[in-house]
This record gives sequence, structure tokens and C-alpha cells, in this order.
Amino acid sequence: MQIRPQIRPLVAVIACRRDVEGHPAHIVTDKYLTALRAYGLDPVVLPVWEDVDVERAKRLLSHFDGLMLTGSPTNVHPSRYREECAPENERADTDRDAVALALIPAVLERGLPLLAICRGFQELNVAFGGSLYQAVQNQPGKFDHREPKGKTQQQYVPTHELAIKPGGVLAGLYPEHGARVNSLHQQGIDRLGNGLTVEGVAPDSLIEAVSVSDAKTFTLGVQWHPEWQPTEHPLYDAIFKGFAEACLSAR
Ligand SMILES: N[C@@H](CCC(=O)NCCCC(=O)O)C(=O)O
Repeated sequence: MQIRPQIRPLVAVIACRRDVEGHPAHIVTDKYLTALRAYGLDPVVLPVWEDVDVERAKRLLSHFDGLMLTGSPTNVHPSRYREECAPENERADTDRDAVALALIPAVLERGLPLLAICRGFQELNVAFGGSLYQAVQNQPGKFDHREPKGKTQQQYVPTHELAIKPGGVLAGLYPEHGARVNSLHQQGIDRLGNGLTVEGVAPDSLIEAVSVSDAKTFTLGVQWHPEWQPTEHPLYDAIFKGFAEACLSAR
């Protein structure tokens, strides 16, 4: 009897617009793609152009079993949540904004799994009508959530506790009260989007994880980076296992 090789689910991974050696490019850093492969998923990079709409995004997603919205040093443009640009907000990617904000309603309508990381988590909040602190460190009572100085390995060292809300999606994946997570972001959720559920918070009460309240399948947004060495961090491992299982079921 011939055993049919397990067909690996295809996951769309949104890119960012960046210049590479003077040429505009669409890029994704390797750690997102390597993490997906490590959990039995095959990533496909989605280029980003501003002239996208939800219908085109839905057609694109018809070829995939899940979607990942990655992190990025650039920020969601504050006009997307009707605010002015703060002086500390120096990097934008309007192509990425347009595609992410079209893909989010599209992926939810198609009922496909969504894992949104860091910038992706912030895009999810904005897509649901929420807003962002543009420089969390300038907010009274808030930590500085930017990455530690040093080489890449040091930047991803877990730096603060995460309190996991009982009974939610994250608690279902990882039934502990909390964990320590890495932190590489200047922005963060200010006003929570309508239709999102808080899944985890930092000790300074900054929201660090959300899910979509009425989602048909796995939808999780996290402010930290679980794609960084996930097999070495039980919480990160649980998130990727849950996402991979949901993508497999979506096939
Ligand atoms: N720019 C936003 C989001 C931060 C973020 O996604 N950092 C990841 C950078 C490294 C990578 O590309 O994974 C903010 O500052 O809050």
C-alpha cells in the first residue's frame, strides 16, 4: 500500500516593501519562514502593492490554508486610525498597510487561520477600528517595550512577563497563568478594536495578545515574536503547534 505523503499546508506570509541595494523589494525575514517550515507548513511570500482590495485578497487566499502577518520595523500609518503622526514615528510602509488591511477581513470571511505577529498584531487591532500608541515608552506608567541593545540573540531575550487571560484562545493552547516573552516594539494597542478579545497583558497593562471574538477558526495576534526559536520556548511552541493544526484542518 503506498502511503500518501502528508501534503503540507500552504501559508501566505505578507511581505514588507524595503529597498535592497537601491532597488524596491518585497521581503520577509527568514525567521518567520523557517518557523512555519519547522511546524510542517510551507510558506509563500505575498508581495504588497497599494492597489489591492478585499475581493482580490479573498481570491488570493483561495490558494492558501492560512495567513501570517509578520513583524516589521515600519509602522501602521496613523492616518489608518485617524491620528496625526508622532515625531517618534519615523518609518511607514503604506503598501504593507493596504494589503494587510485588505487581507484581514478577507481571511476572516474565508474562515482561514490567522497568526498576526507584532506589526501584524497591531494591524489586526487597527482593522477592527482600534488605535495604537505610537511610542509606548512615552505613556505614563508604561514600560519601554523596545528591544534590548546588543546583537540579535540579545534582542530576542524574554524581557517581561505576560499574564494569560483564563478561558481564552491562548490559554487553550498553553494552560499556564503566564510566561516571559521577548519585546521588540515601540508601538502598542491604545484603544482595543471592537470585536477583539484580550488574551494576554504585560505587567504595565499593555495588551499583548488578542483573538477575534467570533472567529470560525484559529485567529491570534501577539505583540511578541514567537517565531524566534519557537521549539525552545513552550509558549511559542504551543502557538505554532496550534496554528499548524488549524492550517492542516483548513486543507
Ligand atoms: N514597528 C512596530 C512593530 C515592531 C515589529 O514588528 N518589530 C519586529 C522587527 C523585526 C522583524 O522584522 O521581525 C513597532 O515598533 O511597534
